[in-house]
Amino acid sequence: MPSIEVRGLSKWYGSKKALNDVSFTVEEGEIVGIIGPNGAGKTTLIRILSCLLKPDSGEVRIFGRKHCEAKDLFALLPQDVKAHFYTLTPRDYVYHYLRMRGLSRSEARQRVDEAMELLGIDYADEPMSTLSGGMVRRALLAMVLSADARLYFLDEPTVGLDVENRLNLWEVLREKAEESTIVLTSHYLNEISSVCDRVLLLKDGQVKAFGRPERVARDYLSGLHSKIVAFEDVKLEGFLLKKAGRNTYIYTRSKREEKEIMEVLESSGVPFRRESLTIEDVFITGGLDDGAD
Ligand SMILES: Nc1ncnc2c1ncn2[C@@H]1O[C@H](COP(=O)(O)OP(=O)(O)OP(=O)(O)O)[C@@H](O)[C@H]1O
Repeated sequence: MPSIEVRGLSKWYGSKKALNDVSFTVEEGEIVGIIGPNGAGKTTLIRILSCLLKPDSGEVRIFGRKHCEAKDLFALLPQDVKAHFYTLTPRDYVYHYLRMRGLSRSEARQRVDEAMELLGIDYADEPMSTLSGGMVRRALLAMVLSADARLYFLDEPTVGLDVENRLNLWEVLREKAEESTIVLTSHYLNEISSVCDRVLLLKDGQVKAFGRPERVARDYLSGLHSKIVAFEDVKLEGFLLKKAGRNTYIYTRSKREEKEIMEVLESSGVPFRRESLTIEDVFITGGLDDGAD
């Protein structure tokens, strides 16, 4: 049985259509990443899936049940969740969360230790008011991931995490996916591609693609061959260039063009590196604007 079945979801905020006839199915044990530019509808979709927001039309089923009747099966980390109770500690948060989910005192106490270990939290007894933003975010992640749910919705779980904690989280999620389904959003497109089985690409509230990250990237970048990163400001007529700080990305359309560009850079003494195309390049090159539906 699929974990999530979504049929024809639409959502308006006043005259703004945030979701437009969204349909997809997520299989059990998958990690699905919802990606898309700012304002694409990712948070709106997660809020509807987790029953925080009502759609104007459409239907969501979670493990065959109407989603609002399946709240015991899923756990949610909202994008804007805050630690409002500053005198409580990470241990208190996880403990009370688990008690609210119906665990006994002793079960909850035991699960707290497991959750702290999972996220490498060595500040379980410090008041939230004394913790940094990233430390609070990790504590809230530990709380949600302690739920032992069949399905997790994680809206921007990596916000505020440093690179080490972010990579650790991806590993934790891969392990979690052995016994549960995970739907998450993130703007770290290359990282999300390496952790997710499939990505759902949203733009203007519509599903533009749903599939394996490499496949989605290939479909959208079919006219391009590779990316040359020049470590300087470079001007070349007739090529697709994008500035990236001090670097310039040069997109090539063929092996011949790649060779030509590398020869030009070499002869002018500009240091460079050739890179394969990734899903991030779909966004950088404006590939989504061309409407490759
Ligand atoms: N409460 C609201 N009232 C009015 N419009 C809203 C509201 N929430 C979202 N929107 C609009 O709906 C659209 C989708 O917003 P949403 O937050 O779902 O996008 P997102 O993909 O999560 O964006 P981001 O990457 O910036 O978090 C946007 O145009 C946004 O302005």
